[in-house]
Amino acid sequence: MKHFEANFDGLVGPTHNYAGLSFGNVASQSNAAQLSNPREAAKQGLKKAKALADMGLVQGMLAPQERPDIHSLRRIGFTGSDADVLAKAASTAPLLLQACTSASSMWTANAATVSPSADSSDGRLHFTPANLVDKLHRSIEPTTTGRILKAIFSDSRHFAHHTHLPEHPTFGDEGAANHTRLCHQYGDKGVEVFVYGRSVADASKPAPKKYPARQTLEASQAVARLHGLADSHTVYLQQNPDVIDQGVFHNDVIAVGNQNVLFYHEQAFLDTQEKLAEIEQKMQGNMHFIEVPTAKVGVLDAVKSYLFNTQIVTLGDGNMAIIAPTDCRENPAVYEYLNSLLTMNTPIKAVHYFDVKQSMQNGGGPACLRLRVAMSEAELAAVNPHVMMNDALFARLNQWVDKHYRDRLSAADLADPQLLIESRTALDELTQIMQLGSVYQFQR
Ligand SMILES: N=C(N)NCCC[C@H](NC(=O)CCC(=O)O)C(=O)O
Repeated sequence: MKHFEANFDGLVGPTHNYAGLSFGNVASQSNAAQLSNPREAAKQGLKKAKALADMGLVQGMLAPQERPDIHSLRRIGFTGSDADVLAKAASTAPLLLQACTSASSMWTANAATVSPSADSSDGRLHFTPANLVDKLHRSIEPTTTGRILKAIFSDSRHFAHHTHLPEHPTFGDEGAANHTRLCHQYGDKGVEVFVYGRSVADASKPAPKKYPARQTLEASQAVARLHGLADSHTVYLQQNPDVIDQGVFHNDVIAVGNQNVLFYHEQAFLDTQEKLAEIEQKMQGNMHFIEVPTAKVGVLDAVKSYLFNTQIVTLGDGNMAIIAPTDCRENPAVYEYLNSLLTMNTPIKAVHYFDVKQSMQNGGGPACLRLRVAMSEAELAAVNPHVMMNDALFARLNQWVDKHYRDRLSAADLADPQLLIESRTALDELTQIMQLGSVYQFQR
Protein backbone atom coordinates (compact mmCIF):
# COMPACT_ATOMS: atom_id res chain seq x y z
CA MET A 1 0.00 0.00 0.00
CA LYS A 2 1.11 3.54 -0.73
CA HIS A 3 2.16 5.75 2.19
CA PHE A 4 2.87 9.47 2.12
CA GLU A 5 2.96 12.53 4.29
CA ALA A 6 -0.01 14.90 4.13
CA ASN A 7 0.05 18.51 5.28
CA PHE A 8 -2.92 20.10 7.02
CA ASP A 9 -2.59 23.88 6.91
CA GLY A 10 -4.34 26.23 9.29
CA LEU A 11 -6.81 28.50 7.54
CA VAL A 12 -6.11 32.01 8.85
CA GLY A 13 -9.06 33.28 10.88
CA PRO A 14 -10.97 36.57 10.37
CA THR A 15 -9.37 38.23 13.43
CA HIS A 16 -5.72 37.85 12.35
CA ASN A 17 -3.97 40.75 14.07
CA TYR A 18 -0.68 41.93 15.54
CA ALA A 19 -0.98 42.19 19.31
CA GLY A 20 2.58 41.39 20.36
CA LEU A 21 1.42 38.57 22.60
CA SER A 22 4.34 36.18 22.33
CA PHE A 23 7.22 37.05 24.63
CA GLY A 24 10.31 35.37 23.18
CA ASN A 25 8.98 35.50 19.60
CA VAL A 26 10.86 38.44 18.11
CA ALA A 27 8.56 39.01 15.11
CA SER A 28 5.42 39.00 17.27
CA GLN A 29 6.89 41.53 19.64
CA SER A 30 8.43 43.82 17.06
CA ASN A 31 5.26 44.03 14.94
CA ALA A 32 2.93 44.73 17.86
CA ALA A 33 0.24 47.30 17.03
CA GLN A 34 0.82 47.19 13.26
CA LEU A 35 -2.29 47.08 11.10
CA SER A 36 -3.01 43.57 9.86
CA ASN A 37 -4.78 42.36 6.73
CA PRO A 38 -6.76 39.19 7.56
CA ARG A 39 -8.02 38.77 3.99
CA GLU A 40 -4.53 38.87 2.53
CA ALA A 41 -3.22 36.59 5.28
CA ALA A 42 -5.85 33.95 4.56
CA LYS A 43 -5.23 34.16 0.81
CA GLN A 44 -1.45 33.87 1.20
CA GLY A 45 -1.98 30.70 3.21
CA LEU A 46 -4.46 29.25 0.73
CA LYS A 47 -2.09 29.95 -2.15
CA LYS A 48 0.74 28.06 -0.49
CA ALA A 49 -1.53 25.13 0.34
CA LYS A 50 -2.89 24.99 -3.20
CA ALA A 51 0.61 25.13 -4.69
CA LEU A 52 1.60 22.07 -2.65
CA ALA A 53 -1.54 20.24 -3.77
CA ASP A 54 -0.61 21.17 -7.36
CA MET A 55 2.85 19.65 -6.80
CA GLY A 56 1.06 16.35 -6.23
CA LEU A 57 1.19 16.40 -2.44
CA VAL A 58 -1.76 15.47 -0.26
CA GLN A 59 -2.95 18.70 1.32
CA GLY A 60 -5.78 19.44 3.74
CA MET A 61 -7.00 22.49 5.64
CA LEU A 62 -7.85 22.89 9.32
CA ALA A 63 -10.57 25.36 10.33
CA PRO A 64 -9.72 28.41 12.45
CA GLN A 65 -11.17 28.95 15.93
CA GLU A 66 -13.95 31.15 17.21
CA ARG A 67 -12.53 34.56 18.06
CA PRO A 68 -13.15 36.77 19.94
CA ASP A 69 -13.59 33.91 22.40
CA ILE A 70 -16.56 35.26 24.35
CA HIS A 71 -16.79 32.06 26.38
CA SER A 72 -13.29 32.54 27.81
CA LEU A 73 -14.10 36.19 28.56
CA ARG A 74 -17.27 35.14 30.42
CA ARG A 75 -15.26 32.51 32.28
CA ILE A 76 -13.05 35.27 33.70
CA GLY A 77 -15.97 37.35 34.87
CA PHE A 78 -17.13 39.60 32.03
CA THR A 79 -20.92 39.66 31.89
CA GLY A 80 -23.90 41.02 29.97
CA SER A 81 -24.62 40.76 26.27
CA ASP A 82 -21.79 39.72 23.94
CA ALA A 83 -21.31 43.41 23.06
CA ASP A 84 -21.15 44.28 26.80
CA VAL A 85 -18.54 41.59 27.38
CA LEU A 86 -16.39 43.03 24.57
CA ALA A 87 -16.81 46.62 25.74
CA LYS A 88 -15.98 45.83 29.37
CA ALA A 89 -12.97 43.74 28.48
CA ALA A 90 -11.72 46.45 26.09
CA SER A 91 -11.96 49.18 28.70
CA THR A 92 -10.70 47.33 31.79
CA ALA A 93 -8.45 44.55 30.47
CA PRO A 94 -7.42 45.15 26.85
CA LEU A 95 -4.66 42.55 27.07
CA LEU A 96 -7.19 39.88 27.95
CA LEU A 97 -9.37 40.92 25.04
CA GLN A 98 -6.35 40.69 22.73
CA ALA A 99 -5.51 37.23 24.06
CA CYS A 100 -9.08 36.09 23.44
CA THR A 101 -9.09 37.51 19.89
CA SER A 102 -5.83 36.13 18.49
CA ALA A 103 -6.08 34.04 15.32
CA SER A 104 -3.09 32.01 16.54
CA SER A 105 -4.70 28.64 15.81
CA MET A 106 -3.58 29.26 12.19
CA TRP A 107 -0.15 27.88 13.20
CA THR A 108 -1.19 24.26 13.12
CA ALA A 109 2.34 23.00 13.73
CA ASN A 110 1.30 23.78 17.30
CA ALA A 111 -2.11 22.16 17.05
CA ALA A 112 -1.02 18.68 18.08
CA THR A 113 1.65 16.01 18.04
CA VAL A 114 0.89 13.29 15.51
CA SER A 115 2.33 9.77 15.43
CA PRO A 116 1.69 7.65 12.36
CA SER A 117 0.30 4.14 12.71
CA ALA A 118 3.62 2.51 11.81
CA ASP A 119 5.13 3.97 15.00
CA SER A 120 2.40 3.31 17.56
CA SER A 121 1.87 0.12 19.56
CA ASP A 122 -1.79 -0.28 18.51
CA GLY A 123 -1.27 0.39 14.80
CA ARG A 124 -3.45 3.52 14.83
CA LEU A 125 -2.57 7.11 14.02
CA HIS A 126 -2.40 9.10 17.27
CA PHE A 127 -3.18 12.77 17.95
CA THR A 128 -2.55 14.74 21.14
CA PRO A 129 -3.58 18.41 20.93
CA ALA A 130 -0.91 20.69 22.40
CA ASN A 131 -1.91 22.47 25.62
CA LEU A 132 0.16 25.57 24.70
CA VAL A 133 0.20 26.64 28.36
CA ASP A 134 3.11 29.03 28.00
CA LYS A 135 0.99 31.70 26.29
CA LEU A 136 -2.45 32.74 27.50
CA HIS A 137 -3.76 33.43 23.99
CA ARG A 138 -2.71 29.96 22.84
CA SER A 139 -3.78 28.08 25.97
CA ILE A 140 -7.43 28.51 24.93
CA GLU A 141 -6.94 26.53 21.71
CA PRO A 142 -6.65 22.81 22.61
CA THR A 143 -10.29 21.87 23.33
CA THR A 144 -11.55 23.19 19.99
CA THR A 145 -8.45 21.83 18.24
CA GLY A 146 -9.37 18.39 19.56
CA ARG A 147 -12.93 18.75 18.26
CA ILE A 148 -11.74 19.85 14.81
CA LEU A 149 -9.27 16.96 14.58
CA LYS A 150 -11.99 14.49 15.61
CA ALA A 151 -14.33 15.93 12.98
CA ILE A 152 -11.71 15.28 10.31
CA PHE A 153 -10.11 12.04 11.54
CA SER A 154 -13.23 10.45 12.94
CA ASP A 155 -12.83 6.74 12.27
CA SER A 156 -11.65 5.13 15.52
CA ARG A 157 -10.43 2.04 13.67
CA HIS A 158 -7.69 4.21 12.18
CA PHE A 159 -7.37 7.25 14.45
CA ALA A 160 -6.83 7.63 18.22
CA HIS A 161 -7.39 10.99 19.92
CA HIS A 162 -5.99 11.90 23.34
CA THR A 163 -6.93 14.79 25.60
CA HIS A 164 -4.31 17.55 25.78
CA LEU A 165 -1.81 17.18 28.66
CA PRO A 166 -2.62 18.69 32.10
CA GLU A 167 -2.56 22.48 31.95
CA HIS A 168 0.46 23.04 34.16
CA PRO A 169 3.95 24.34 33.31
CA THR A 170 5.36 20.87 34.06
CA PHE A 171 3.67 19.69 30.88
CA GLY A 172 4.31 22.68 28.61
CA ASP A 173 3.55 21.19 25.20
CA GLU A 174 3.86 22.97 21.83
CA GLY A 175 2.97 20.02 19.61
CA ALA A 176 4.60 19.18 16.31
CA ALA A 177 6.75 22.33 16.33
CA ASN A 178 9.01 20.47 18.77
CA HIS A 179 8.66 17.03 17.21
CA THR A 180 10.15 15.56 14.05
CA ARG A 181 9.39 12.16 12.69
CA LEU A 182 12.20 10.63 10.67
CA CYS A 183 11.87 7.48 8.55
CA HIS A 184 13.18 5.82 5.42
CA GLN A 185 9.88 5.23 3.60
CA TYR A 186 6.76 6.88 5.07
CA GLY A 187 5.16 3.51 5.79
CA ASP A 188 8.20 2.23 7.74
CA LYS A 189 8.42 2.40 11.50
CA GLY A 190 10.06 5.77 12.06
CA VAL A 191 12.14 7.46 14.73
CA GLU A 192 10.29 10.20 16.57
CA VAL A 193 12.56 12.99 17.75
CA PHE A 194 11.19 15.16 20.56
CA VAL A 195 13.03 18.43 21.15
CA TYR A 196 12.50 20.05 24.54
CA GLY A 197 13.61 23.36 25.99
CA ARG A 198 13.87 22.41 29.65
CA SER A 199 13.30 19.63 32.12
CA VAL A 200 11.26 20.20 35.27
CA ALA A 201 12.50 17.10 37.08
CA ASP A 202 16.18 17.34 36.14
CA ALA A 203 17.53 20.64 37.40
CA SER A 204 21.01 19.77 36.15
CA LYS A 205 19.90 20.49 32.59
CA PRO A 206 20.52 24.09 31.50
CA ALA A 207 17.58 26.37 30.70
CA PRO A 208 17.32 29.71 28.87
CA LYS A 209 17.78 32.88 30.93
CA LYS A 210 15.93 35.52 28.98
CA TYR A 211 13.02 33.87 27.16
CA PRO A 212 10.81 30.95 28.16
CA ALA A 213 11.43 27.37 27.10
CA ARG A 214 7.92 26.44 26.08
CA GLN A 215 8.37 22.68 25.70
CA THR A 216 9.31 20.45 28.63
CA LEU A 217 10.90 17.01 28.56
CA GLU A 218 8.06 15.79 30.78
CA ALA A 219 5.48 16.79 28.16
CA SER A 220 7.40 15.06 25.37
CA GLN A 221 7.70 11.86 27.40
CA ALA A 222 3.98 11.92 28.22
CA VAL A 223 3.05 12.23 24.55
CA ALA A 224 5.40 9.37 23.63
CA ARG A 225 3.72 7.19 26.30
CA LEU A 226 0.22 8.11 25.12
CA HIS A 227 1.11 7.28 21.53
CA GLY A 228 2.65 3.93 22.47
CA LEU A 229 6.04 4.73 20.94
CA ALA A 230 8.92 2.29 21.44
CA ASP A 231 12.00 3.56 23.30
CA SER A 232 14.08 1.95 20.58
CA HIS A 233 12.50 4.41 18.10
CA THR A 234 12.29 7.57 20.20
CA VAL A 235 14.94 10.24 20.80
CA TYR A 236 14.76 13.15 23.27
CA LEU A 237 16.97 16.03 22.34
CA GLN A 238 17.50 19.28 24.23
CA GLN A 239 17.36 22.56 22.37
CA ASN A 240 20.33 24.85 22.98
CA PRO A 241 19.07 27.35 25.60
CA ASP A 242 21.28 30.07 24.12
CA VAL A 243 19.34 30.02 20.86
CA ILE A 244 16.01 30.16 22.71
CA ASP A 245 17.37 33.37 24.21
CA GLN A 246 18.03 34.62 20.66
CA GLY A 247 14.42 34.17 19.60
CA VAL A 248 14.19 30.46 18.72
CA PHE A 249 10.96 29.90 20.61
CA HIS A 250 10.18 26.58 18.90
CA ASN A 251 12.52 23.93 17.54
CA ASP A 252 11.02 24.37 14.08
CA VAL A 253 12.65 27.80 13.94
CA ILE A 254 16.10 26.14 13.92
CA ALA A 255 15.63 22.60 12.53
CA VAL A 256 13.40 20.66 10.15
CA GLY A 257 13.38 17.02 9.08
CA ASN A 258 11.81 14.87 6.40
CA GLN A 259 12.30 11.12 5.91
CA ASN A 260 16.05 10.54 6.38
CA VAL A 261 17.04 14.22 6.17
CA LEU A 262 17.65 16.42 9.20
CA PHE A 263 18.38 20.03 8.29
CA TYR A 264 19.50 22.08 11.31
CA HIS A 265 21.68 24.91 12.48
CA GLU A 266 25.05 24.20 14.07
CA GLN A 267 23.85 25.78 17.33
CA ALA A 268 20.38 24.20 17.42
CA PHE A 269 20.92 21.47 20.02
CA LEU A 270 22.87 20.44 23.10
CA ASP A 271 25.11 17.34 22.93
CA THR A 272 24.68 17.43 19.17
CA GLN A 273 27.18 14.73 18.14
CA GLU A 274 26.02 12.23 20.75
CA LYS A 275 22.36 12.77 19.87
CA LEU A 276 22.90 12.58 16.13
CA ALA A 277 24.71 9.28 16.68
CA GLU A 278 21.67 8.01 18.61
CA ILE A 279 19.39 9.05 15.73
CA GLU A 280 21.68 7.38 13.19
CA GLN A 281 21.71 4.17 15.23
CA LYS A 282 17.92 4.11 15.78
CA MET A 283 17.35 4.83 12.08
CA GLN A 284 19.78 2.00 11.27
CA GLY A 285 21.93 4.29 9.17
CA ASN A 286 21.58 6.15 5.89
CA MET A 287 20.74 9.52 7.46
CA HIS A 288 21.52 12.84 5.77
CA PHE A 289 22.48 15.33 8.45
CA ILE A 290 22.65 18.76 6.84
CA GLU A 291 24.24 21.11 9.35
CA VAL A 292 24.28 24.82 8.56
CA PRO A 293 27.37 26.42 10.08
CA THR A 294 27.20 29.73 11.94
CA ALA A 295 29.95 30.99 9.62
CA LYS A 296 27.51 30.74 6.71
CA VAL A 297 24.24 31.72 8.39
CA GLY A 298 24.16 33.26 11.86
CA VAL A 299 21.36 32.44 14.32
CA LEU A 300 19.85 35.91 13.92
CA ASP A 301 19.68 35.56 10.14
CA ALA A 302 18.08 32.15 10.58
CA VAL A 303 15.47 33.62 12.95
CA LYS A 304 14.79 36.61 10.71
CA SER A 305 14.51 34.71 7.45
CA TYR A 306 13.00 31.50 8.88
CA LEU A 307 15.47 29.36 6.91
CA PHE A 308 14.53 26.37 9.09
CA ASN A 309 10.81 27.10 9.26
CA THR A 310 10.71 25.73 5.78
CA GLN A 311 8.92 22.57 4.74
CA ILE A 312 10.93 19.76 3.21
CA VAL A 313 8.63 17.70 1.04
CA THR A 314 9.17 14.55 -1.02
CA LEU A 315 7.82 14.86 -4.55
CA GLY A 316 6.50 12.09 -6.80
CA ASP A 317 9.94 11.45 -8.34
CA GLY A 318 11.44 10.83 -4.89
CA ASN A 319 13.41 14.08 -4.84
CA MET A 320 12.87 16.57 -2.04
CA ALA A 321 12.01 20.26 -2.31
CA ILE A 322 12.16 23.07 0.21
CA ILE A 323 9.12 25.32 0.65
CA ALA A 324 10.54 28.60 1.91
CA PRO A 325 9.19 32.04 2.76
CA THR A 326 10.22 34.82 0.34
CA ASP A 327 12.06 36.32 3.32
CA CYS A 328 14.76 33.66 2.66
CA ARG A 329 15.26 35.04 -0.84
CA GLU A 330 15.56 38.57 0.54
CA ASN A 331 18.33 37.67 3.01
CA PRO A 332 21.65 37.52 1.05
CA ALA A 333 23.43 35.00 3.33
CA VAL A 334 20.41 32.71 3.46
CA TYR A 335 19.70 32.93 -0.26
CA GLU A 336 23.33 32.12 -1.05
CA TYR A 337 23.19 29.17 1.33
CA LEU A 338 19.99 27.79 -0.20
CA ASN A 339 21.45 28.09 -3.70
CA SER A 340 24.58 26.25 -2.60
CA LEU A 341 22.50 23.56 -0.86
CA LEU A 342 21.12 22.52 -4.23
CA THR A 343 24.64 21.64 -5.40
CA MET A 344 25.56 19.66 -2.29
CA ASN A 345 24.47 16.19 -3.35
CA THR A 346 21.68 15.84 -0.79
CA PRO A 347 18.12 14.64 -1.59
CA ILE A 348 17.01 18.32 -1.71
CA LYS A 349 16.91 19.40 -5.35
CA ALA A 350 14.69 22.51 -5.46
CA VAL A 351 13.57 25.51 -3.42
CA HIS A 352 10.15 27.14 -3.91
CA TYR A 353 9.47 30.53 -2.36
CA PHE A 354 6.08 31.70 -1.05
CA ASP A 355 4.95 35.04 0.28
CA VAL A 356 3.41 34.40 3.70
CA LYS A 357 4.42 37.77 5.16
CA GLN A 358 1.16 38.38 7.01
CA SER A 359 1.90 35.27 9.06
CA MET A 360 5.66 35.87 9.21
CA GLN A 361 5.06 39.20 10.96
CA ASN A 362 3.69 37.19 13.87
CA GLY A 363 6.57 34.71 13.76
CA GLY A 364 4.79 32.06 11.70
CA GLY A 365 6.53 30.71 8.59
CA PRO A 366 5.50 28.04 6.06
CA ALA A 367 6.23 25.20 8.50
CA CYS A 368 4.27 26.80 11.36
CA LEU A 369 1.23 26.88 9.12
CA ARG A 370 1.08 23.12 8.64
CA LEU A 371 0.49 19.95 10.64
CA ARG A 372 2.04 16.86 9.11
CA VAL A 373 0.18 13.58 9.09
CA ALA A 374 2.02 10.63 7.59
CA MET A 375 -0.52 8.06 6.48
CA SER A 376 -1.53 5.27 4.14
CA GLU A 377 -4.05 5.30 1.33
CA ALA A 378 -6.51 3.38 3.53
CA GLU A 379 -6.18 5.99 6.29
CA LEU A 380 -6.59 8.84 3.80
CA ALA A 381 -9.78 7.20 2.56
CA ALA A 382 -11.13 7.54 6.12
CA VAL A 383 -10.40 11.30 6.33
CA ASN A 384 -13.25 13.82 5.94
CA PRO A 385 -12.86 14.58 2.20
CA HIS A 386 -14.37 18.07 2.50
CA VAL A 387 -11.18 19.51 4.01
CA MET A 388 -8.88 18.23 1.27
CA MET A 389 -7.42 20.85 -1.06
CA ASN A 390 -8.34 20.75 -4.72
CA ASP A 391 -9.47 23.26 -7.38
CA ALA A 392 -13.04 23.34 -6.05
CA LEU A 393 -12.14 23.83 -2.37
CA PHE A 394 -9.54 26.47 -3.28
CA ALA A 395 -12.12 28.46 -5.25
CA ARG A 396 -14.77 28.01 -2.57
CA LEU A 397 -12.50 29.11 0.29
CA ASN A 398 -11.25 32.13 -1.63
CA GLN A 399 -14.84 33.22 -2.24
CA TRP A 400 -15.63 32.62 1.41
CA VAL A 401 -12.67 34.78 2.48
CA ASP A 402 -13.69 37.53 0.05
CA LYS A 403 -17.19 37.51 1.44
CA HIS A 404 -16.37 37.58 5.15
CA TYR A 405 -12.88 38.95 5.83
CA ARG A 406 -11.75 42.51 6.43
CA ASP A 407 -8.66 43.87 4.75
CA ARG A 408 -7.46 45.81 7.78
CA LEU A 409 -7.65 45.27 11.48
CA SER A 410 -6.26 47.46 14.26
CA ALA A 411 -6.15 46.90 18.01
CA ALA A 412 -9.20 49.15 18.43
CA ASP A 413 -11.24 47.01 16.01
CA LEU A 414 -11.00 43.97 18.28
CA ALA A 415 -13.75 45.35 20.52
CA ASP A 416 -16.12 45.96 17.60
CA PRO A 417 -19.19 43.73 18.21
CA GLN A 418 -19.67 43.58 14.44
CA LEU A 419 -16.33 41.72 14.13
CA LEU A 420 -17.69 39.01 16.42
CA ILE A 421 -20.83 38.69 14.32
CA GLU A 422 -18.79 38.57 11.10
CA SER A 423 -16.46 35.96 12.53
CA ARG A 424 -19.28 33.70 13.75
CA THR A 425 -21.18 34.03 10.48
CA ALA A 426 -18.05 33.08 8.55
CA LEU A 427 -17.23 30.10 10.76
CA ASP A 428 -20.79 28.83 10.73
CA GLU A 429 -20.65 28.77 6.93
CA LEU A 430 -17.20 27.16 7.02
CA THR A 431 -18.41 24.25 9.14
CA GLN A 432 -20.90 23.57 6.38
CA ILE A 433 -18.30 23.83 3.61
CA MET A 434 -15.97 21.49 5.49
CA GLN A 435 -18.80 19.40 6.97
CA LEU A 436 -17.35 19.60 10.46
CA GLY A 437 -20.54 19.60 12.51
CA SER A 438 -20.86 21.92 15.52
CA VAL A 439 -17.24 22.26 16.60
CA TYR A 440 -17.56 25.79 17.95
CA GLN A 441 -18.92 26.81 21.35
CA PHE A 442 -21.35 29.29 19.79
CA GLN A 443 -22.93 26.45 17.83
CA ARG A 444 -23.41 24.17 20.83
N1 LIG B 1 6.97 27.98 15.15
C1 LIG B 1 5.72 27.57 15.04
N2 LIG B 1 5.49 26.33 14.85
N3 LIG B 1 4.68 28.41 15.21
C2 LIG B 1 4.74 29.81 15.23
C3 LIG B 1 3.73 30.34 16.19
C4 LIG B 1 3.73 31.83 16.24
C5 LIG B 1 2.86 32.35 17.36
N4 LIG B 1 2.72 33.79 17.27
C6 LIG B 1 1.79 34.43 17.99
O1 LIG B 1 1.01 33.85 18.71
C7 LIG B 1 1.74 35.93 17.86
C8 LIG B 1 0.38 36.53 18.11
C9 LIG B 1 0.43 38.01 18.36
O2 LIG B 1 1.42 38.52 18.86
O3 LIG B 1 -0.57 38.68 18.05
C10 LIG B 1 3.45 31.95 18.71
O4 LIG B 1 4.33 32.67 19.21
O5 LIG B 1 3.04 30.91 19.26
